[in-house]
Amino acid sequence: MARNLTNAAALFGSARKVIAGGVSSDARRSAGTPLYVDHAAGSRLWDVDGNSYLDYVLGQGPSVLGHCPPEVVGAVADQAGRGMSYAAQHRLEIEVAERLCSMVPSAELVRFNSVGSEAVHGALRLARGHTGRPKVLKFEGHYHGWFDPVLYSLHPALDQAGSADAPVPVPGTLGQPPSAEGDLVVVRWNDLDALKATMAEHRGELAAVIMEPILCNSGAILPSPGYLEGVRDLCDEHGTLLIFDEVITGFRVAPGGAQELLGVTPDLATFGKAMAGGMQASALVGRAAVMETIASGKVGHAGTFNSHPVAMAAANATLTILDEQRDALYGRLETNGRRLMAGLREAAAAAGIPLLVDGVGAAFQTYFTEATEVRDYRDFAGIDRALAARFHAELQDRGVNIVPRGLWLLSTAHTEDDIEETLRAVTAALAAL
Ligand SMILES: Cc1ncc(COP(=O)(O)O)c(C=O)c1O
Ligand SMILES: NCC(=O)CCC(=O)O
Repeated sequence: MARNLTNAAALFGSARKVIAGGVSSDARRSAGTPLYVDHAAGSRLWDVDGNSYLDYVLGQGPSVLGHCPPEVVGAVADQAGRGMSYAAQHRLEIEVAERLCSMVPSAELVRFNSVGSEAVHGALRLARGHTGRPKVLKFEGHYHGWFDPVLYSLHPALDQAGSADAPVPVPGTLGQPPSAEGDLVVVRWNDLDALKATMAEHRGELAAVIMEPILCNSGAILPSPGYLEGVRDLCDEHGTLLIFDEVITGFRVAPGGAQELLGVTPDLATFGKAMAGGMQASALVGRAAVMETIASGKVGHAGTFNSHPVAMAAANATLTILDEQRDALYGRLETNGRRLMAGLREAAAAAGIPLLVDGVGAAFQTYFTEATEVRDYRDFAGIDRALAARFHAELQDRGVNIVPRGLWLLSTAHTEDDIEETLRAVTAALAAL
C-alpha cells in the first residue's frame, strides 16, 4: 500500500541538484522519498501530495504543544514585528530565564543559545574550564549533538564497539580531529559498577559525566532504580560535574525535566527542542557556583543569535502554558501516551508479533523483540532494526509518522480520537509486515 508521493519525488529530484544529499540534516536521510511537509497544525502534518499524518515526530521533539499553538504563533508574530534580531539585552530573555529557574531544579543561572548542540558545547567547555580537567565521560548510545567532542557513532555495530567492560568510542564521521577521541571516555550506561571502575581509572582527569537522564536516542530507557543517585554520589566523590542533557526530556517528561521526574539534580543541564515549542532556542543552566565561571568571563560563551527575541517570545509563551497548566497538560501527555502504549501491546499480541513497548507516556519506544527489558545500548543494538524500519514505512503509508528507529513523541494536541485512529493504522501496519 504505497501512497501518492509524486510531488515529493519531484521536489527531491530538484533538491538533490542544490542541497547536498537532498536533505538538510543527516537525520532526514531516508531509504525512499523523504517526507516533504506542506504545513502542520495540532497533532497533524500534511505533505505536498495532500497526504495527512498523525505526527509523533513533532520536529524531533520541539512541538510539545502540537504544531502552531495559537498563543505561541501570536507571540512570535508580535515579536517579529518588533524586531527579529537585536544582539542586545531585552525583557523577554529575563522572563524566560526566570521561568527556567523556577521550573528546573538545577537552574540557578542560565545562558541561552540557539540549538541543543551549542548548549552541550557550552556545558562541556564550562565543565573543563571550571574543574581544570581535560576529559569527559559519556555513555554508549547517548546522543549529545553533532559537534566534534561528543559526535561518536551513535549506533555502532557491537563488534566495533569494544567489550561491554571497556567500550571504545567509534568515530561517527570523517573529519573529527583525532584529539577529540583522546579526551572522551565511553562507558556502558545503567551499570554503576562499570562507571565506578572507569572513574577510578581516570581519577582526577574527568571534568564531567554527561548523560541523557532518560535515554531517548537508543530506545526510550529509564535509569534503573538507584542508578542516578549512584552516579550523583560518584561525581561528588570525584569532584566531577554531572551534566544532564535534557534536550529531549526537558519540558516533555515533566515541567522540570527528567531531573524533576526522577528526583536527582545535576550540576549543569542542557535544554532545547520543547523549550521554545517549535522555534530554535536552547539553554545551558546550572548551579550558580559553576555558572559563575561564565559570569566572571573566565569561560567564554557567545553567539549572535543567543536569546533571539523571536525564539524567546516562543519560549516564554510555551513555558508559561506548560507551567500554568502543568497538571492538566502533563497528565494528558502521560494518559494518552500510556493509552497508546497499551493499544500497541494489544495490537501486537493480537497479530502474534513480539513487541516491547517501553518508556514514559510523553516519549516511548516500540522494539521488535521477544526481550522483556532493554536496559542500555548493548541491549538495543542486539535487536533487529529491519522490522522497525518496515513498520515505520507501513505506518507512514497509513498516515502515522514516527521517528524511524521506533521512537514515539506525544504532544498535548493529541486527542483520544487521534490515539484510536493511530491504533487502527497500527493494526493494519502490523498485518502488512
Ligand atoms: C539528547 C540530545 N542532545 C542534544 C541534541 C542536539 O540538539 P540539536 O539537534 O538542536 O543541536 C539532541 C538532538 O538533536 C538530543 O537528542
Ligand atoms: N535526537 C536526535 C535528533 O533529533 C537529531 C535531529 C537532527 O539532527 O536532524
